[in-house]
Amino acid sequence: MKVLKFGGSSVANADNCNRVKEIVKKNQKSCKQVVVVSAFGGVTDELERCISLASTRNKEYKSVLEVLKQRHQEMIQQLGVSGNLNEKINAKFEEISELLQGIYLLEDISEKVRSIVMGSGELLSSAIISEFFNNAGLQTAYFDSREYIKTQNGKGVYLNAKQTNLNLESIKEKEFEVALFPGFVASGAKGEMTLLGRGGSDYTASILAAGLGCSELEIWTDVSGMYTADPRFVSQALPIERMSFQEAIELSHFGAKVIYPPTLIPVVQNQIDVRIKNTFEPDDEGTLISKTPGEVRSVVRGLSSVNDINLFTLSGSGVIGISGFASRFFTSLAHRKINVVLITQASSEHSISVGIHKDDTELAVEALCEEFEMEIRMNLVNEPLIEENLSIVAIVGEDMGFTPGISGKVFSVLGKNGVNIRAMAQGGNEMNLTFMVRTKDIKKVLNVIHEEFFDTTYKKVNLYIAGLGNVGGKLLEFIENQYEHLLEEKGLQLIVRAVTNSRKMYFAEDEKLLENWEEKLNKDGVQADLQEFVRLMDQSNLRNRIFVDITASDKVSEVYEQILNSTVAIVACNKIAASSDYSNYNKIKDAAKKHNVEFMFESNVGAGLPVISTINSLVNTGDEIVGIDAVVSGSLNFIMNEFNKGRSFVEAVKMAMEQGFTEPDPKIDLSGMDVLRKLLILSREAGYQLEENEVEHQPMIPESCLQGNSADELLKDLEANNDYFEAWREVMKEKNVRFRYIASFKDGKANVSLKEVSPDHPFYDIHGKDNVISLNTKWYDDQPLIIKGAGAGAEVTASGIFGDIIRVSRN
Ligand SMILES: NC(=O)C1=CN([C@@H]2O[C@H](COP(=O)(O)OP(=O)(O)OC[C@H]3O[C@@H](n4cnc5c(N)ncnc54)[C@H](O)[C@@H]3O)[C@@H](O)[C@H]2O)C=CC1
Ligand SMILES: N[C@@H](CC=O)C(=O)O
Repeated sequence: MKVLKFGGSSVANADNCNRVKEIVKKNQKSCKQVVVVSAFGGVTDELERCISLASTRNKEYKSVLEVLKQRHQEMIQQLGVSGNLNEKINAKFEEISELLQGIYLLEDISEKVRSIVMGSGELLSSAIISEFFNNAGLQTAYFDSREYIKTQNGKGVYLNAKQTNLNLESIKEKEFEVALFPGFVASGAKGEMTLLGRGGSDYTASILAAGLGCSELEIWTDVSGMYTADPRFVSQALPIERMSFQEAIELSHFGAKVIYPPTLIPVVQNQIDVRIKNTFEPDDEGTLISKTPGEVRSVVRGLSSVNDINLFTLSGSGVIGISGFASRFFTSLAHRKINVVLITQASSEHSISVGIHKDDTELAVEALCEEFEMEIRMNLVNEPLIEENLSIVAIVGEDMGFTPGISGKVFSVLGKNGVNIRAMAQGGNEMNLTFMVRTKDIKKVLNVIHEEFFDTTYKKVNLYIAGLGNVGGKLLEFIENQYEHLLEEKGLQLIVRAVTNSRKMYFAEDEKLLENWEEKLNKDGVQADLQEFVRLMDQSNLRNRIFVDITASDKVSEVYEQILNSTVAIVACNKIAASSDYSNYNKIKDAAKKHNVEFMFESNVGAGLPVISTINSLVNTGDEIVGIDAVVSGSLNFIMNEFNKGRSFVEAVKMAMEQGFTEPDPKIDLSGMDVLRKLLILSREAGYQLEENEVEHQPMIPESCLQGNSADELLKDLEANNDYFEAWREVMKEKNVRFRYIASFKDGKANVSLKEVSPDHPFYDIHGKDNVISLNTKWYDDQPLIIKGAGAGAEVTASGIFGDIIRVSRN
């Protein structure tokens, strides 16, 4: 014999009742079934509304009740079970109507009357469904739960298990295919009707399963089992295949609504397996709750959360080391029947904090102020401090016990995402880690923890991109091309949330891949406003956010600190921040460190080449960079190579511009400023506090060519100075040398200038737009460590940025 319980959604209408009938029929031949039904979906809420309206002398209760009556009559018709049911239904509604009339007149209601009205939904639905089953060829016997399930002292949730089990004995011998019981309702010692608490139909079912000696209890609902997290918050949540009784208890207490917590008491005592099934997807496996959880994929079984919790803190010198303080604290709350959901006390014992449902706030303040009235008056204890709008999150898993690193992971990922933990507690059995966070962070919290612990899910990373030119456009193309690969192979979903250039900005509405960004930006974008962009990014409060700076704008680099302070990571190919004043460079790095988010700028030097990461790795492992020699301008190298092939200097510059090797303002390259910035960045990463004014710097071209305000003016000036550049050709030929614009750093001295290199110099043969970075270090002292390869161009730069994005995403 097994028990099947169908909730309100499973019997909300005639179609659903037909599904229920099919499910029951499927077992018809194999075993006797005990079926427990809830009221038709939404009926109990409406009955409660009637009570509330009537007790405030609002006659609208009559029309609400009338609608309920019609709904039941229609159900009878649709299920084709008229008979004498109509009379029964009318009589029941007549009784409810009279009771409500009494409530209306008295403006008051007794517990007994409330139970009769509220429990009517189950009595009505069970009577109709019992008839419906019989008509469908299921030999159904109707049992009124009130005659069997007994509660103590009129309090619904306190079961008189002994009497109940005794009453149920008689049913074991009865002949039936289906025994049908209304859920939720029971009776007290004097036979008065009582209720088993909201959600109590689950409890009815487990009481019956235990009392009738059933082997299994099935809870049929509208979801395919208990999920790893609330799917309304966590779209990647999945049904949990198996869990232990203890895990189910912990999860259901902390908000997992699929099962009503007291339900588990009788089944745990009697070791009855519980399966949560979906009425609308009956073939889904659902969740099996049993003594042992079986094979597990993750140490964490599930997450749950409860909102509307306030944190109460009582502190003061009078709290320290005073025995009996905690007892008075909790007794005073208990006397007012206030449920404490979380307790924490630091070892200093200076304060004690508890989480309490917000509806109990007033009562709790009253209780504590009354209990500690004298201590508060004598300033030994402060008035209770209340922090509102908090939520409790519980991470549950039996295997969490004695597994190091769980809390480390949780707190680290929350810190990275800017979530402050207000209070925390861990049960002694270590299977439940509970903490309080701001309710506004709850979605983010559940998602980041879910991504951290469930390997069946993928990590969502939210990108905000500034700069959509040559390099930015390429990066977006790469992200689109790699989207599926990263999702499937690396478990990473890169979501472009917003893009901006200097004219327009566009915020995407969904989480899908951003396609046709140019069209969307032009059509639906609004005027660009950097502060607004940053504000909306902050306000989104999404997890795993990265701001990507692909501009050459100082305005953008000025907002880095603000961005990092809101715990958004930064990936930049814009070199301005890292090469600005040393104090600013340091301030930005400190902000990143403080908020535990990354600031990465590998593409600042050598585009996609691993230059900064190599220096970092040498320094971190104890090496010392003693000298740097580098050709780090892809554009200048390209220009000199084209010039050497016989092109005029201005032609070579034009080509470099057309191919996207130069900065948005090519004077930045030709003045040597771009190389100077790169040398500053390299030496700083190597551990030196170098400032711009400490770098000896000779522009590559005459100062007179750098005075114009546009690229066109620059080209005109270069044309006009053609003879100057042609003279280089003569010198190079005569001396058998090449000119390279070289950055060097040694013994604290930094220099960027055009130098002659002979054929035996390692910088003589540098092709196209290549960069060469030669590092002399304590360990690489005979031969320098050399990094060489393409150092400019949209593709390689975008790949460098992309690499940083992936590194940040996987941290
Ligand atoms: N081209 C290359 O080979 C390399 C470039 N870089 C860096 O990449 C960055 C971009 O270079 P390109 O794409 O070639 O330049 P670009 O001129 O093609 O694109 C710059 C983009 O930034 C946008 N922008 C400028 N100011 C802005 C603001 N205040 N707010 C929002 N957007 C703004 C512009 O509208 C444009 O979309 C530069 O910082 C450059 O130093 C770094 C390594 C190599
Ligand atoms: N303009 C730069 C591009 C990369 O930083 C260069 O020429 O190297």
